[in-house]
Amino acid sequence: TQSTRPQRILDAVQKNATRGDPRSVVKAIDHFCRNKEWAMNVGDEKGCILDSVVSEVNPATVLELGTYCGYSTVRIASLLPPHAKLITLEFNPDFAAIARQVIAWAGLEDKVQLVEGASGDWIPKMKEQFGVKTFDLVFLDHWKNSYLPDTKLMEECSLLRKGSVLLADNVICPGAPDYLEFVRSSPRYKSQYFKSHLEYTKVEDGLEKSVFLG
Ligand SMILES: C[C@H](C[C@H]1O[C@@H](n2cnc3c(N)ncnc32)[C@H](O)[C@@H]1O)NC(=O)c1cc(-c2ccc(F)cc2)cc(O)c1O
Ligand SMILES: [Mg+2]
Repeated sequence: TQSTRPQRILDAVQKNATRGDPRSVVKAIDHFCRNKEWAMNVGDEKGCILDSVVSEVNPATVLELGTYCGYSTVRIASLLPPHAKLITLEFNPDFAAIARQVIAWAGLEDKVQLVEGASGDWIPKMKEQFGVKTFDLVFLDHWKNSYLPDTKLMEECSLLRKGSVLLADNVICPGAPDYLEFVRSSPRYKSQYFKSHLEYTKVEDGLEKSVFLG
């Protein structure tokens, strides 16, 4: 049967990365996507910015919207302090199945809870289902036109506290103009743009870091 791109990414990980070594998993995916097939992982250039924000926030609770194959899940989880938790939402079951195996290969299952489903359905259930009070860090990397409604939903569900950090991928390409306008003009956020490039290309893209002021 014809394999899918996520399956070929998993193959590249299982062939080239060392079990239990998250950095080798990240390296194997980046090598595959740079030399064989482009894929929509946050990538190595924006990934370094992601790493620096995760290290600065040192979060106990992280929410990732849009797991895809688990590349950024592995990057984030590998930097978390002990007992910290990352919940990642992915609504495509095929992608979720691949991501579970990528996360397992990295040996990070204990830090990651992958939830199969849509952010809009699960955000309101975070407290009752996972005992989450608030998120210290949210990585937005799902449908770009869901960034804004889901941010408003997280506010409504009191999942953000003074100092919570939102980090959004692709604010230039493919772009999230309504989200950018909102976080840059709202008095309740302190926003900062990190200029970079679309993963594995020379096209401009960037990450927007927005601190919720409460
Ligand atoms: C949206 C995808 C990422 C994943 O998100 C899941 N998803 C969605 N909506 C929800 C939800 N509401 N709840 C849970 N999961 C959800 C989905 O199934 C994908 O697996 N990401 C992108 O489309 C994406 C695209 C590009 C890109 C850039 C230039 C091009 F020419 C072509 C593509 C770059 C990127 O860096 C991306 O991140
Ligand atoms: Mg992205």
